[in-house]
Amino acid sequence: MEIAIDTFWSQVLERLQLKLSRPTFEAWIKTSTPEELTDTALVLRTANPFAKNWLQKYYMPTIVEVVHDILGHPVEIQIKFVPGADGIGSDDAELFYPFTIDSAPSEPLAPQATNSDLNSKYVFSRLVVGPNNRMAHAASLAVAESPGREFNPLFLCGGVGLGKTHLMQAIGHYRQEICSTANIFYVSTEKFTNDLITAIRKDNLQSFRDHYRAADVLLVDDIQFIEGKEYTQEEFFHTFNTLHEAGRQVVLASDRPPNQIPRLQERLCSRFSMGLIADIQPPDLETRMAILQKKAEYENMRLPREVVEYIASSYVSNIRELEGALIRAVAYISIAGLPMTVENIAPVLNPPVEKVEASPEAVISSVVEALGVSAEDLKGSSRRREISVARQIGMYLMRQHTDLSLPKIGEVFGGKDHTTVLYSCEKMKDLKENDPNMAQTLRQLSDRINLASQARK
Ligand SMILES: Nc1ncnc2c1ncn2[C@@H]1O[C@H](COP(=O)(O)OP(=O)(O)OP(=O)(O)O)[C@@H](O)[C@H]1O
Repeated sequence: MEIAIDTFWSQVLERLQLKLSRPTFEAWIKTSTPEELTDTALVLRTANPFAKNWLQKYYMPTIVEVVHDILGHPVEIQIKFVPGADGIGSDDAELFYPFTIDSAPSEPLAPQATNSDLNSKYVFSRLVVGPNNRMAHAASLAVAESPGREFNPLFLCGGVGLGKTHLMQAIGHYRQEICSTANIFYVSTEKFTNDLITAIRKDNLQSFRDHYRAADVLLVDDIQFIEGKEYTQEEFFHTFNTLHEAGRQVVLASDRPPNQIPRLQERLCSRFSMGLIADIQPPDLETRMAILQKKAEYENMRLPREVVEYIASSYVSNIRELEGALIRAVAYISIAGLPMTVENIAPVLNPPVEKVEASPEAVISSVVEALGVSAEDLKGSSRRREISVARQIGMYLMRQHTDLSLPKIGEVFGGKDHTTVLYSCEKMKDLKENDPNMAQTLRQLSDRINLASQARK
C-alpha cells in the first residue's frame, strides 16, 4: 500500500517521540525532514552536520526499526546534510524549540539525580536555540549524550551573559540523568584555584588531585581567569591530561577563544583547541523574543507581543540583562497595578544604560585601549578598515558621552569635517540597532567609559 510521505513521517515522529528523550528528539529528529520515500529507500535531510553524524552513529537502529514497523518491510535509510539548504546562517532560520505565548510551558526534564553544583534551571529544555548558538547547542548535546568521544575538550566561547554557563550545566544535568552514578563536577576557575591554594596550605595536594581526577565530566567555567596563574595552569594541565587520557569529558567555557587568552601556557592553549571550539554569538531579535517568551512561560506570565518586541529590541547583547529587564518590567507593572503595555513599562526600561558625562580624552583612551589602535591613528587619515571603523566608533561615543558639537568632535579627531562626524554617528546608530556584534562592542565601550569617568569623579 502506498503511503504519502507526510503521513508516513508524522507516524515516524509520533513513534520516535516515545522512544527517545525530549532533547534528543527535538535536536536531531524533529529538525530533520524526509526528502524521498520509495519502495526501497528513505532519504532524510538533517538540519546540520552534527545531526547527520549523530543520527547515523547512535539512532540508526531505532529509526530503522520504526520505519520497518510502519512500512511493513525494510528500506535502506540514507541520511544527508546539504550545506546552506538548511537555513544555517540565514537570518530566518527557525528555532529548535517552537512555542507560542499561549501554550503551557512544556515540562523541563525532571532530573532523576540531582547535582548540587548545578543550577536546576540550566537545562536543555529551557534553552532557546537560534542561529547564534545552534552549533554550540548541538555540540553540547552530542557531548552530553556521548562524553569523551568526539569533542574533547568542548570549548564554549562567547561574550558576557550569552548562555555559556547554561549550556555547560545543561550538559551536566543531562549526563547525570542518563547516568546517575557519573561524577559530574561543575567548577569555576576561581574555585579550582582556591581549592588548589587550600590544598597546598593544608599540605593535602593528593586529595585535591584525587578529587578532580575522579570526574567523569569536568565542567570548568570562566577558564580565561586562569591567565597568568602559573601554578594553577600547571596543576590544571595534569588534571586535564589525566582525564583526557582516560576518555573522560572536559568542557571549558570562556569569554574568548584559547589563542586570545593572554599568558596561557602554549601547551594548555593547544590542548584547549584540540577538541571543538564552539562559539556563541549575541542572539538576533527573533531569538531574543523567543527567549523572553520562554522565560515568561516558565514564570506563568502572559506578555503582549509588542511588549516582547519592545524589550527584545532594547537589550541586544546580553541575555542576562534581557531577562533582568523583563523582571523589572513585570515587578513594576504588578506594584503599580497597571496593564502590561509598552507605554507603561518604558519608564523603567529606558535607557538600559545610564550615560555618564565623560571627557574627550576618556573617550579616546577607552577606544585606544579596547580596540588596539593608537590615538594618532584615530586623529590621522588612514583608511585602513580597522582604523576607520575605530574612528567612527570614537566619534559616535564622543557624541554620546560629551556635549561637544559636531565640528568640535571633528577637531578632536584631527580636524575632520562635521559632515564626516555626522555620517559616522548615523552609521554607528544604524549598526547598533541592526548588528548585534557592533551593539555589543558599543555597549562594552560605553560601560568602559562610564566606569573610567565614574572612578574619576
Ligand atoms: N539561549 C538561551 N535561552 C534561554 N535563556 C538563556 C539563553 N542564553 C542565556 N540564557 C539565560 O541568560 C542568563 C545568562 O546566561 P549564562 O549565565 O549562562 O551566561 P554566560 O555566558 O555564562 O555569562 P558570563 O560570561 O557572565 O559567565 C541565564 O539566566 C541563562 O539562563
